[in-house]
Amino acid sequence: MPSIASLTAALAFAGAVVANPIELQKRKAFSIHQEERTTFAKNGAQSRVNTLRKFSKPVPANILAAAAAGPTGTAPAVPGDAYDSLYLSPVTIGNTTLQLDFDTGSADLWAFSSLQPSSQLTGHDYYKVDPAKKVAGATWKISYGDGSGAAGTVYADKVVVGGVTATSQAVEAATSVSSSFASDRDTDGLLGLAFSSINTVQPNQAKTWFDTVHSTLAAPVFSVALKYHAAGTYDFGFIDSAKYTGALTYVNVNTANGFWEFTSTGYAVGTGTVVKTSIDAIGDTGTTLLYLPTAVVRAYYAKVTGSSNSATYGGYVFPCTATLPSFTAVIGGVNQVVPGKYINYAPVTDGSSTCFGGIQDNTGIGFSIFGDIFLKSKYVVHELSSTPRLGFAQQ
Ligand SMILES: O=C(c1ccc(-c2ccco2)nc1O)N(Cc1ccccn1)C1CC1
Repeated sequence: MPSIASLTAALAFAGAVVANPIELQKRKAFSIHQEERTTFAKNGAQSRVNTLRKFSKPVPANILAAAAAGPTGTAPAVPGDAYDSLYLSPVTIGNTTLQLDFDTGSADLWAFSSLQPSSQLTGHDYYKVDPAKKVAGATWKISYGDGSGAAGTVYADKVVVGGVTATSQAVEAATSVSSSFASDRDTDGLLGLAFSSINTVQPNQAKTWFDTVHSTLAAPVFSVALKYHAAGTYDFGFIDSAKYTGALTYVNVNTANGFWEFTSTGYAVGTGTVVKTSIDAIGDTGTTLLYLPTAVVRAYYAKVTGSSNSATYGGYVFPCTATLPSFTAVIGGVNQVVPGKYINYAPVTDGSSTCFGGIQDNTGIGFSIFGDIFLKSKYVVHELSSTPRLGFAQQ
């Protein structure tokens, strides 16, 4: 995991806005090989129905209902460092379990692999490619907003997330990764959860894991509960009403750019009144911070004593002792509040008394990005219905 110092230096170098500066951040005898014929999810409830029936036992209605509904699953989302710079989730690819960064801002499932120089694999779990599973002629290459990136070739293999199996999922094996990924020994790759329309595999675009399995799930949804300095979850195929308070409220998604893109209709700083303004934004679990329009960011830090937009550190900073106002975004007509405490991202360098803001300027990106700083106070339902929607509720 890169130090804050190296990242702030990168930020300073980057000058303007970079996404997710730490995601970088953003992986004898004989045996009979049984090949499963389906390419979609397993159904735990159905297995229980089959077993009960095998022994002529009655099948409880709730199990029968769950079986008919289709599979569901839950994967943990564990902070990759003390500042929630990224979250990692276990994914089994073939016979190896890797720690991947689930990223609703991209659509490639890629992993560190046996195709890389062994020096890049120290400390990593990695995908051991099976030449028999190679997708002939397929390559991939992705560049992220923070300047990081990776490239490689493609294999079709079993991918299990939260107990839900895609038996023949495009797995993008890295042959090379950028320096920030090479130096991050915790992240073994990314699992993209944006729309497959921005997947980078060529000549034939690949599907995301969720795109592969969604039609077999109990419901075509996944729900994200990232947490502040604690492990959260990704729920697949269902909405867990125990994970939020109040009502879920929805906003339609524009999928034209391949993102979970929506419009926020206003904002407020602390206890101030709502300013009505249209903010084009995406939800992005793979981006650490909350990137907003210049005017909004200025209005926010005007209420933070001792804050400044630092060229040295490449963004707004303030005394770590500052009491930060909350930030409210109006989404689907509902005020979604981020507690002020969540907007202190991290000291600019370990031990510093100057802290880097969780809210930063979106200049150079082209839209706002509601990354982890925003998401970690919400339960966010991503619904792949005929008109895709995002649902928000307070955790
Ligand atoms: O990092 C990415 C990002 C993700 C995926 C892709 C991509 C290229 C090709 C397919 O996907 N390109 C990105 O750049 N951010 C955040 C960001 C922050 C700052 C500037 C640009 N972006 C995408 C989600 C918005």
